[in-house]
Amino acid sequence: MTDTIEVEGLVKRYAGKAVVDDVAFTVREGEFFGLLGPNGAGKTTTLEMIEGLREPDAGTVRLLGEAPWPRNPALLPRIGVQLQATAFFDRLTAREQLSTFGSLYDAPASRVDEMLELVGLTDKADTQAEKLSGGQAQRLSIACALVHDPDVVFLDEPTAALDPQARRNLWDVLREINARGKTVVLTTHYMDEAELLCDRVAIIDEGRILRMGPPAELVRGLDAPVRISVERGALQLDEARTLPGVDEVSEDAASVVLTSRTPAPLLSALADRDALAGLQVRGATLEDVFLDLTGRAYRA
Ligand SMILES: Nc1ncnc2c1ncn2[C@@H]1O[C@H](COP(=O)(O)OP(=O)(O)OP(=O)(O)O)[C@@H](O)[C@H]1O
Repeated sequence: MTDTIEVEGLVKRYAGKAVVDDVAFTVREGEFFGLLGPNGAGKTTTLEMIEGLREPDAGTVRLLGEAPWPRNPALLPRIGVQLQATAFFDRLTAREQLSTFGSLYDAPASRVDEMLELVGLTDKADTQAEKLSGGQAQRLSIACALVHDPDVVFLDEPTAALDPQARRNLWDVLREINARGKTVVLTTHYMDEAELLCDRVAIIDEGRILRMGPPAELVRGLDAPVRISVERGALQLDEARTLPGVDEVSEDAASVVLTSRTPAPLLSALADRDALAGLQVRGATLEDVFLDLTGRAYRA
């Protein structure tokens, strides 16, 4: 696979302070890549330097083999950009917004209906943009970023401020976009979202990339224990402590909780005792990775 984005030694300073501090990564063609970090970590600034919207103070960016800064018109038809604050044209319907964006790039008219369908807005085609719900407006702005059929799509916190159901709907749309072969770069402060969607994530904090890799690999690298819980009463505490692979045993009102770094023999022993009622198994998450890297709990 070829590299769609190459970033090296990227720096942006405001008032002498580096808000993006020596950032380097590559994104491969067709990859779903996430920049993950708390508010103010430098995600948007990094993204905008890659998109050619802000000038870096140092470092290099290659996007589809070209330099995005100074403004590079050759890149515009090949990239789709969804900014954090969405602006639509006044009083145009969803369909009209899309055809207006599409006409800037000579996109065929058939793309408009195709994009409405992709983001699930076919039945809102004739609704004015300002009358759409938050989630529908986000989906329309993603459709606008895609209407000219770009190779790379940049999405800046597309699910911020959406309710849980709208976020899930949007995740399906984002997966579908990537499945159609687009390279997707997403910023998010939601750990679960990054874990679910991204092939690889860069965890960024105070302008620096702390760790990068596939979410599952980052989590596995932690060597954190697995928490296994079963219904209270399924197992006596004394017996639980004797099971193979158990590190700790505790109990709350509803469950017996066992932690283990070698869960396979423990699960098998629970099965032998017919003590699997209400079974839940929880591994570490990216939040634990963040805690491990920074020493502080993750607050989006
Ligand atoms: N034009 C600017 N002038 C001065 N400071 C800025 C400017 N743009 C961003 N910053 C600062 O740079 C830091 C990084 O901002 P950035 O928007 O890149 O963070 P982020 O990770 O995208 O956060 P969020 O999730 O809140 O958008 C913040 O401290 C912000 O206040």
